[in-house]
Amino acid sequence: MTSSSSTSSHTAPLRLGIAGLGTVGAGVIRLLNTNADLVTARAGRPLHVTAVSARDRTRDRGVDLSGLRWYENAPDLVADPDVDVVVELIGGSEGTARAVVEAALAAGKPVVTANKALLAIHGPALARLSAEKSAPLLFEAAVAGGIPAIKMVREGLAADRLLRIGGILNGTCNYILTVMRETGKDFGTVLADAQQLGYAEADPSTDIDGLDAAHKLTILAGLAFGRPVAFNSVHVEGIRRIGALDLSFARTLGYRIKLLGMARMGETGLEARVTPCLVPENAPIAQVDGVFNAVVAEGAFAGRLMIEGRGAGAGPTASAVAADLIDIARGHTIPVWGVQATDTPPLQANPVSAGTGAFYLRLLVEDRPGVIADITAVLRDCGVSLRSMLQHTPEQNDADPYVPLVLVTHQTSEAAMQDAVTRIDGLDVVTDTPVMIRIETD
Ligand SMILES: NC(=O)C1=CN([C@@H]2O[C@H](COP(=O)(O)OP(=O)(O)OC[C@H]3O[C@@H](n4cnc5c(N)ncnc54)[C@H](O)[C@@H]3O)[C@@H](O)[C@H]2O)C=CC1
Ligand SMILES: N[C@@H](CC=O)C(=O)O
Ligand code: NA
Repeated sequence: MTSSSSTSSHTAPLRLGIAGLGTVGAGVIRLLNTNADLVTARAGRPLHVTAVSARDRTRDRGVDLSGLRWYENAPDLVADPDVDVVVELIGGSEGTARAVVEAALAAGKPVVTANKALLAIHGPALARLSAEKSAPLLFEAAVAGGIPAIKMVREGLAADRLLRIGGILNGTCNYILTVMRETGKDFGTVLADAQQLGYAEADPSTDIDGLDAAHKLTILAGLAFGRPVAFNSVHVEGIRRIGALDLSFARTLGYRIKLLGMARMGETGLEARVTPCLVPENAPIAQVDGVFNAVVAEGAFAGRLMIEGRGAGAGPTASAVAADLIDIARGHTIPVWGVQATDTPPLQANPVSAGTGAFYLRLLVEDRPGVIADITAVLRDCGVSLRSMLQHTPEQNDADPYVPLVLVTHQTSEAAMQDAVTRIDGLDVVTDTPVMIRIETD
């Protein structure tokens, strides 16, 4: 190859096929149009969208699709000779999204995706395919939207042994908890706002039941610990049962409630869970509100660090997708786990009952003598030590036959706590299943 042909192939456009033109797909096209000069300069060559696919050809997405090849069947876009890189922005761990990514990697074409569900569940197989075919697979947008979380873990902390990774990983849940706390609006209204703003997944139960955060934690933990983590071993709880009452009690106790995904590698193995947590109101992570996410890492040498930014929405997510495309154009790509794929089976997280912690327990109990004695007797029998107790909220209605009661424990084993909750739930004086929330102190 002569030097002039080498130069011209380098400056030839990188041609993109985008499957999925929703919040993120349309956002990527908008960003590539708006920032065309800047992106070309940084990528060393122009990035041109040549082909697209989505469900509804007639929908107005606010971006110009004229001149682009349209595919009714997204996987067909992969074989288009004018597509060098496939961008998968459909979503979902199975079906068309998976078919598009597998077909592209099998054809040796680089893939950029924002699809955390796909990576959390099929990451090991896709990483193997990517390595076998020397086809890069990049997914910065899949974790914490616009925050360069993948780059931080896989590149910025490449030299360190990570002990802990996680944070606030779902923008929809953080938005809901923040707006409920600040305005007292009900859960359903705030969720509808989050959907309207383009934050929520196609099926928002994926967000509010904690699965989306668990997908992201699975990916992050795999990168942090250098090998894939089994998604099904991650303990997952969502925010459906957190009420205005809990947000108010948390405030009284000096905490805020956040949905945290946290993975720790200790002497006994991997701990990985997504759960609502009480965090001290002056902790840095407690200040991360609205659609903002925060990714916290702790390295043996680097110590603790936290990066914060918008975890969802068209602009931030498109920014992460386009950054991956620039990396591909520059030839700057690395293997999925930061090391070459191996056949090591995925890491299994320990059962959550093996852990310890301090807990907030909110009950609705009959307002009569002896109730507190019954409940504290259960805690005593289960070996759970009580730190404090709260009874009335400012919103308490005295006519209500049931009153809220909040118990805060000292450090205890999770197994003992689960036993205590089951027994307390069985008491006649307790109505409604107790709400148990872990207390994070650092
Ligand atoms: N919305 C957000 O803030 C973020 C989304 N993501 C991820 O980005 C991906 C896309 O998300 P959104 O843009 O929010 O979704 P969306 O629901 O707004 O858009 C999905 C697009 O895929 C198209 N599509 C669906 N089924 C298809 C099929 N069988 N063939 C061709 N096209 C099909 C739809 O027509 C639509 O254009 C998902 O994996 C999501 O988890 C990641 C980070 C943030
Ligand atoms: N639904 C997700 C979107 C980004 O990953 C979220 O709310 O965080
Ligand atoms: Na990101």
